[in-house]
Amino acid sequence: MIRVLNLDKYLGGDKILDNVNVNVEKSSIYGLIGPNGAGKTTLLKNIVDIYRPEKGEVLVLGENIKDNKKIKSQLGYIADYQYFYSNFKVEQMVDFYRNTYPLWEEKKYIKLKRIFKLDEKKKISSLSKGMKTQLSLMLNLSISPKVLILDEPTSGLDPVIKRKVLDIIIDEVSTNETTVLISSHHLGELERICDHIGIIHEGKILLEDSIEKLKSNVRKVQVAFKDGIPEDIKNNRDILKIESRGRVYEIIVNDHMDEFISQIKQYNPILLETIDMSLEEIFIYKMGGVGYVFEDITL
Ligand SMILES: Nc1ncnc2c1ncn2[C@@H]1O[C@H](COP(=O)(O)OP(=O)(O)OP(=O)(O)O)[C@@H](O)[C@H]1O
Repeated sequence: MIRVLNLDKYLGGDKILDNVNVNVEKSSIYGLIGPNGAGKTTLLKNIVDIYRPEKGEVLVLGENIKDNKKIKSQLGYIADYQYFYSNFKVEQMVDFYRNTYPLWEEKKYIKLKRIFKLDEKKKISSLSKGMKTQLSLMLNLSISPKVLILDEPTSGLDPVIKRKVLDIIIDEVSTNETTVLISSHHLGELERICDHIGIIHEGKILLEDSIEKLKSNVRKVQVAFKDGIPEDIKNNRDILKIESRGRVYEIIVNDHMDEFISQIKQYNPILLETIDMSLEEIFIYKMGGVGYVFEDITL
């Protein structure tokens, strides 16, 4: 449904995206995560044809997005910052979308209006940041998008609206088979709604996987041995991090979990427990694995 193929993008003379490949399946919710400045917004702007790649291409609903009006009419995009005609009132902006998008659904708009409670008579310039995001969500959901691209859609929303928005996105996927690509730093939210995750770092896709697989591959193991930890366990190449508290070792393992557990069992551990990790923890350890670490600093 969304395919980014071998894409390079330069901005201000710098290579911002480097041979990026992304694959988002139909009716799935794909979370794009990465550190500040990794290239998330740049990638999303390439997908919606605001930016043109120097190399590679973007296919949406099976077609190249470049100048493709038909596909764009089925594409909803919530940008990181909302740019509207500031002199417009909310109702004028709604009219603009109503008359521009052939798949506009009035019933859906009325339903969303009840949820978001925006005053249609208000000038857009007088709306708060969160209210502008709400307006953008309302407009882009009312066009019955087949594909929805969301760039940090919940930043600036209050907790009640935030939860509502996430529920609406899930509902959109299950009732309309919408394909969703969402970039966010709120990994707890993504963990709740996404089925796939892509990590981008310094303009390159580091990994792309289902949350289920990611969570079963990267796990925490607590282990203790009577006579200290054997060397070949300590040196296992799949270990992302190892820490000890007395005799108990806490080990973050990146892959080949079953083999690692069998290896541990050969040494008759006195404690062996595997613990699930949150997406946020997984992200931090994965980023540590590619050298993106923070120092402990006391100010
Ligand atoms: N118009 C521009 N001209 C030059 N460089 C740019 C421009 N826009 C973005 N960049 C650079 O491209 C890189 C990626 O920026 P981008 O906004 O895509 O990152 P991001 O992953 O969305 O970051 P964040 O999580 O902080 O929003 C950054 O180094 C940024 O400085």
